[in-house]
Amino acid sequence: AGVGGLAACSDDDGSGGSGRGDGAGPADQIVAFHGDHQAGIATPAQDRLHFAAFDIVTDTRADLVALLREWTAAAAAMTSGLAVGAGVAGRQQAPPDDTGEAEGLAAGRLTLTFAVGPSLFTTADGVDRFGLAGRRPRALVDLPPFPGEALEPARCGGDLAVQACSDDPQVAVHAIRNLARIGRGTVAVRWSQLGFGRTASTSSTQITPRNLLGFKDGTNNLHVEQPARLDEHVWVAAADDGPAASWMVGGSYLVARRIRMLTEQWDRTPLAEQEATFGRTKVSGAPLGRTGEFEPVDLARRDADGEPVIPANAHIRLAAPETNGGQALLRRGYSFTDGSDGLGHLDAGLFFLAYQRDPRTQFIPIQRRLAGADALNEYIRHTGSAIFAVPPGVTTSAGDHWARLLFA
Ligand SMILES: C=CC1=C(C)c2cc3[nH]c(cc4nc(cc5[nH]c(cc1n2)c(C)c5CCC(=O)O)C(CCC(=O)O)=C4C)c(C)c3C=C
Ligand SMILES: [Fe+2]
Repeated sequence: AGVGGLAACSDDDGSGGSGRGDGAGPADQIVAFHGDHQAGIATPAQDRLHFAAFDIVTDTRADLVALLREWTAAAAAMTSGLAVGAGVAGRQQAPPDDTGEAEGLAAGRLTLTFAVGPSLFTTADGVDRFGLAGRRPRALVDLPPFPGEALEPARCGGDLAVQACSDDPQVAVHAIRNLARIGRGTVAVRWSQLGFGRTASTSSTQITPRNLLGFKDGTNNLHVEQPARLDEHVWVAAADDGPAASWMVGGSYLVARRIRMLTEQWDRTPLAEQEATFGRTKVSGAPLGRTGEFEPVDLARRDADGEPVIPANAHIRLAAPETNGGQALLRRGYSFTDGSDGLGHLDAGLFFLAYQRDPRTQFIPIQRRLAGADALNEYIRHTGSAIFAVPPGVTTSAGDHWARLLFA
């Protein structure tokens, strides 16, 4: 089966990749790299994440474009279960083309999703670094400050980003490591985040996972089986921005927030208060007052005392489309634990990733509402933040590469 998977993804796409022994795995281990949209967005969420944000360390536009070509070929190879370039074999006198730690491993539905940050277009002091300032989409705004956040600069921003998702953590880490290695001299890793478990379902075929507060997360998410809702809430359409940003049609916008959970406080909180915080039942995931996880949320419902069954400050009330002018997000986050904070507490939480068509009308107003009143705020701190434009997918046409239209 592994050989079959490899044959279907041979070097015809120009990736130049070589096989990883018999480890590429069956075809259902492989998510198509090419397409109208990048994979890793409307793809059933894989179990593991390695996300990396990069600073560009060159001033030369041609070097950057050359890297994007090289990265695209490497990404096409790795997502097909192939090694980069000639792999680990061959030339004894040179370092191998591939670092080798994914040798023999199946692709594990690896997806690599590429994105560009606001600082690619203009530096904080207004410098147009690569002649791209006029092509910055209006929707790619700098995120405003939100009340209560405790952002650490070393976990914020980035000129470029790559989201690697796979069911195998080693495959995801291998992919980011190889891209960083290839980019040496042109880019440097600014920050990266590992995620060990998905906190969202993005397909109706998936069981809803639990976040580190023990609640089912992703019940009311957008799903890959809802193309009309994805068109409405996730994919950038031709009329969304001016001609200068036409390179984004078919793309999306990504907001990443590293959100630490104050688990010690949470673990001392009574169950009824935990459930009131979210507006859902802990075990079943059902909205309060209901029994089934997927029963509709009725925000208008009141109890015998006339009190709202879903409290006024419950997370799902404040985040719901009904409260936010019909706006929704495709959430694709992961749980993380990064050791301890040095004060005897775990540094653990949710690496929140949300895809959307326009952050000005989606993430920003929803987060403003949450930051102002969400009962969950007592138990969380936003410690990292970044926003990115995610270009459309790479086609199979010769010479296409990540963000080609931006540089055309
Ligand atoms: C700005 C957007 C959001 C942030 C930040 C956010 C943080 C966050 N959420 C949870 C856990 C849950 N969120 C749930 C629902 C939910 N959350 C958002 C948005 C943000 N969450 C939305 C849009 C929704 C859907 C609301 C709806 O339509 O009903 C839920 C309930 C289950 C579900 O539907 O997914 C949980 C649980 C945590 C722990 C967290 C920060 C750490
Ligand atoms: Fe949420």
